[in-house]
Amino acid sequence: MIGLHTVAEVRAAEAPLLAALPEGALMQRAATGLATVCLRLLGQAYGSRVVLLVGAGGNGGDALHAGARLASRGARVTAVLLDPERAHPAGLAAFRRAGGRTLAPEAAGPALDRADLVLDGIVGIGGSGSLRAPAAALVQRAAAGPALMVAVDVPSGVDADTGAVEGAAFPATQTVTFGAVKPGLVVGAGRGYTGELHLVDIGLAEHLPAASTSQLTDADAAARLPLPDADDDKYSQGVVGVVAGSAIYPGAGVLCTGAALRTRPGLVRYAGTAADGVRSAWPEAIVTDGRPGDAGRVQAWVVGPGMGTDDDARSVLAEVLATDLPVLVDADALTMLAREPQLVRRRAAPTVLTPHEREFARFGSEVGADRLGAARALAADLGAVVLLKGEATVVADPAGTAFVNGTGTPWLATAGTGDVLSGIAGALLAGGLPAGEAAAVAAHVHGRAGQAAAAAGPLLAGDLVRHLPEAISRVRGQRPGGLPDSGP
Ligand SMILES: NC(=O)C1=CN([C@@H]2O[C@H](COP(=O)(O)OP(=O)(O)OC[C@H]3O[C@@H](n4cnc5c(N)ncnc54)[C@H](O)[C@@H]3O)[C@@H](O)[C@H]2O)[C@@H](O)CC1
Ligand SMILES: [K+]
Repeated sequence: MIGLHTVAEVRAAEAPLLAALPEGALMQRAATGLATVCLRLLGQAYGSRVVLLVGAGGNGGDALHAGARLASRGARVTAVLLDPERAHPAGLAAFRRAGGRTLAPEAAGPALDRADLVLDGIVGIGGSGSLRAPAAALVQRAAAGPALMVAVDVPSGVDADTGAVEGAAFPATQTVTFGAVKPGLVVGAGRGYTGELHLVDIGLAEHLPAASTSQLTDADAAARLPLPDADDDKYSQGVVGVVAGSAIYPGAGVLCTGAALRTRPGLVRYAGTAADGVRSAWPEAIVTDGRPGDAGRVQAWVVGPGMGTDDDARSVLAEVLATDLPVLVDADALTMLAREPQLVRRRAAPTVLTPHEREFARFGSEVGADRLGAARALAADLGAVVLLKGEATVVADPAGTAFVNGTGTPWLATAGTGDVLSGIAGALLAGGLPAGEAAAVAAHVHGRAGQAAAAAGPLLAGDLVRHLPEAISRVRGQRPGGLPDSGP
């Protein structure tokens, strides 16, 4: 698991190291890692043109020390000092000793226009608010040029904790971050400014607390996707019940049931008015056109996609939520639930809600720029797991544990993909995964299926269902069609 650490956690972890190490040692570690990444990107330092954008704090110090290293390797390095009186003294001295030259912001345009690499040391974890005027103009000029755009620690203008971007921010092709990945690099608007992420170890790990926010890797997801063993039968893998779609619009029922089948083909039961459509699409499912209570025993329910919001739908939702089973609530069922949130508040069994931004807002507050904070707040308020879809899907549980999803493709923003996500998550809930993990693993696998489907061009939601077995194999580290290593 990749732990995501807040600015406060990073600062607290730095404190004992700063006290124990000689002055400047931590910054030297950061600058060495930063220069190493820059050298690799440049291919050849000698003769290359590098421009540093240098703010008044430690972030500028990192850029100056790294710039000194590049200059000593033969690069032509220019530092644009945004606040010359306050530029990091030791960094500036090292930079000048190495032969670097400085420029005032007003004179920096031509150098930015022909730079090979621009290093953003304007502001790091000490930043607040949007970029100030001269910095914003320089960032804009650099972005219009041909240079590789490398952010130091955090792209300036991005809130390291939340990913919020209020105004201009540095659009990095690469971000070299120190000690720990900050949430703002992988969530919300910030994710779009980070580019490729490099983590430099400066020795913080043993001082960091256990992360309350994480990102799953393929290995983490695979560990939560158990393979059936010889003792399993169709019931022991978990039976999921699906209530989705309608007689006129059976599509949501077909997609949701298909995704559940393809995730854990133990047993999927369907109950609802799309019964005919589901039966003909998926003969493997056990289908009734009756109520959830007529479907037979299940270990978890998925309720909502395309089911409508009329009185019948409302009573079906209430019936499912009155069970003592895990329930995933999506789409139309979220709309109904937002009118009667007590239906979820009084549940003892786990509930997972999977809103997009508009559905989220129906529960009383907008998502806003802090997506993790918003998901955590709603999860705590309702006592349910909240999976908030969008710019990096986030999952939060009522106790405050959260996940930021790292997989996916913009092609997933198309009709029906949410129904597929619900089917995957429902199958994992029925298999017994804790609700927060089921939601996080589902988002991970869904994103991988999207990537696999998008490789063949624009994707439809049905393509996701077809690519699920391949995506799950890849998450497990197997080649498509390959068999797991059966051991000695
Ligand atoms: N403390 C240390 O020894 C270490 C610090 N490190 C670096 O130092 C950074 C933190 O340094 P600081 O605490 O000095 O803070 P920063 O350098 O991140 O930012 C503080 C400066 O930025 C200015 N600023 C704040 N918001 C701004 C905005 N919106 N627009 C323009 N300027 C703005 C402030 O006036 C202040 O001068 C880290 O991000 C990292 O890059 C690393 O070298 C690791 C070790
Ligand atoms: K920066």
